[in-house]
Formats: sequence, structure tokens, C-alpha cells
Amino acid sequence: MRVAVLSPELELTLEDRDRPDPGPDDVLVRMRSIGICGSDVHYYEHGRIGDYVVDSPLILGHESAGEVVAVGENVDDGRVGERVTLEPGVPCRRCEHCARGEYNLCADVTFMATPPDDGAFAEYVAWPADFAYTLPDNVSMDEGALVEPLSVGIHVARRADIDVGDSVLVTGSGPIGLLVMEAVRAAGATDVIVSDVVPEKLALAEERGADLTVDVTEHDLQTAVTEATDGRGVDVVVEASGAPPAVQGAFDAVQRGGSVVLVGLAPDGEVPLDTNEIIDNELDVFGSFRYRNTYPAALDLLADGAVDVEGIIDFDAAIDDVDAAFQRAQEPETVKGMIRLDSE
Ligand SMILES: NC(=O)c1ccc[n+]([C@@H]2O[C@H](COP(=O)([O-])OP(=O)(O)OC[C@H]3O[C@@H](n4cnc5c(N)ncnc54)[C@H](O)[C@@H]3O)[C@@H](O)[C@H]2O)c1
Ligand SMILES: C[C@@H](O)[C@H](N)C(=O)O
Repeated sequence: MRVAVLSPELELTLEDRDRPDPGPDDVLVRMRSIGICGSDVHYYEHGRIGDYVVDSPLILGHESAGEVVAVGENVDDGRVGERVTLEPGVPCRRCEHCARGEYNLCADVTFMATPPDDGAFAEYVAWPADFAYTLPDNVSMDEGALVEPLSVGIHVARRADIDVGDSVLVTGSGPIGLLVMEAVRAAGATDVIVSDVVPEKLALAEERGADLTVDVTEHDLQTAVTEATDGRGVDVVVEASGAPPAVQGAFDAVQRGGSVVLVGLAPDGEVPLDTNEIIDNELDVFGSFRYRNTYPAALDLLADGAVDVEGIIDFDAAIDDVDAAFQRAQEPETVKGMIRLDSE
């Protein structure tokens, strides 16, 4: 089978590998749609994210959907032919966090496309059957692949405890910010403001229903938010850019007693903050790391038409053109590229 492999020298090429055999508890999936995530692009450009270093060949990709073509001996063979999306992080299932259901905090997780664990840019992937979720008939393969970043948004909405009628500022209109917007609206938020530094990204946020967009290269964010909220500030800020000025600005845009959720990863993780401001205004500050127990909810939202994920895709490519697709994904205006294995 063909796989797209990133070498330690940062060359992304197609290789022939043996098709994997499913383990006893696995399904074997023929891949159909695989999204290109910002972290894939980061490995492609820099060869590392923090302590995770591409020091041996790595198959990228963790936003995936496909069709079950075989199952292991402990899996119901009625699953052959099912259309599925794969949840890319499989935890140890034994530690304290797994026992509590907070499996996104498991330190012994296998996460696709995170060194040394291979990902999904492959014609076939063998994966634990209970982390392969059946797609409803009206949910497409592309939507199935985008359940992964939508899950990031759903986890944010849950962390923030979004309530009906909440106002939310989302800083960053990349795939995560845009899908946070979908998730918080599905959870009941009624006023969503989105900020970014790239006009095309803001135009997309506006097209997708943002109540207000703010280009922070031209306008002061705090002033814009103050005017839009009759001087109160928003109930919740979700920081989804990782840009240090946006992290700092989040604390000025939220109302007293409000919440700030940090999901964007700052380049070195160190951002000076006014902690007295957090205390004086009694702010709740949450980190949001990946997701847990979100795939069933994401699939229900998609089946009900309660969220739109396909509208963030701006191009697709065949796996043979994976390197060109990654180059295009690097352009600042690009939101989401999708590799489709059935489009060849
Ligand atoms: N915590 C998690 O579980 C998790 C999961 C996925 C991604 N992430 C992180 O979330 C962030 C967003 O991911 P993405 O894939 O959407 O990334 P992205 O790079 O595609 O989007 C970030 C957006 O922020 C914008 N931006 C830059 N500076 C800004 C500023 N000062 N104010 C407002 N916007 C600004 C960029 O123009 C871009 O549109 C990244 O830092 C990523 O690493 C975290
Ligand atoms: C959660 C996932 O989308 C993210 N890129 C990560 O590796 O953590």
C-alpha cells in the first residue's frame, strides 16, 4: 500500500509498505478522507513540536475516515463495509485518568502522527475497533475526517460550560477557531465574535455566521468587544490562535466573573499575564487539551445538520500530490486541505 512518510530530513514522499493486518481487537480501514492539520504542517516545516521530534520516518495525519475492509478475531464481522471515523488517540485504559474517563489526560496515549506513532496518510490503517465510530448514512467521509477538529471545539464548549445565550469571543479563525464557533453555537451561544490577522480568514468566519469579526491589525480588540457588549465584555473568551498578544488580550475582553479557555498553543508556552486582573475579576481560566468522549456527540451534531464542517475545506488533493498539498496548506489564507484517496 502507499503511505506518505515524512523523513527526519523533512522530505515528504510516498512509499510502498506492507498492508497491516488487524490485531484481534482491530478493524482494518481503507482510508478515504484525511485532513491536513496545523500540527502535520508544523512537523513538515520544523520536524518537531516541543519534545516530539521526527527522528525516524513518520506517517503524518490524524483526521481520518474510511471504510472497514476486515476485522480482527474479537470484532463483529458485521462491521465489514461500515463507514467509520477513527479517533486518533488511544489511551492505556488502565491509569487513574482512564479509569475516571478523562482519557485525554492519559500519559501513555498512542496518538496518530505524534512521534513515534504513525498516522493516517496511508491506504490502510489497522485501529482499535472501539476507536472507530460508525458514520451515519448522511455524514460524508470528509465530515467524518473533520470530527477530529470538531471534537477539539466540543471539548472547549464543555470546558467553558457554555450556556444558552452566552456571548463568546474566539481569537483565531483557523480550523480550530472556526469549529469552536460551531460547537459553542450548538451549545447555545448566541453572540460570537471572531478575531484574526488575516482578512480572508475573517471573511470566512463572517460567511459562516460570526456576529462580528475583528481584524486586530486594524482595530483594537478590547474596544470592539466593549462596544459590541454594551461595555460588559463577553461571557467567555476562547483563545484559539496561540499568538501571545491574543492570549494576553483574552483577559481584557472577558467580563468580570467570566471564563477564558486556552486551546491555542503559544510558540514557547510562556506568556506574561496580569494575575491580579484574574483575581480581581474572578475569572475562570481553563486549559483545553484534545478531547474525550466527543465523537458520538460530534456525529449526532453532523447527522442533525446542527454544525457545518465541510465549509472550512478550501482544497482537496490525491495522496500522490501530498507534498504539493502540504505546500499549499502552508499559505496563510489556507484553512483546511483534504487528501482524498478515492479521487485518484
Ligand atoms: N489544545 C488542543 O487540544 C489543540 C488541538 C488542536 C490545535 N491546537 C492549537 O490551536 C491553535 C489553532 O489551531 P489551528 O489549526 O486553527 O491553527 P491555525 O494556525 O490554522 O490558526 C490560527 C489562526 O490564528 C490567527 N492569528 C494569528 N495571530 C493572531 C492574533 N494576534 N489574534 C487573532 N488571531 C491570530 C492566524 O492568522 C490563524 O488564522 C494552534 O496553536 C494549535 O496548535 C490545540
Ligand atoms: C488534538 C490534535 O488535533 C492536535 N493536533 C494534537 O496533536 O494534539
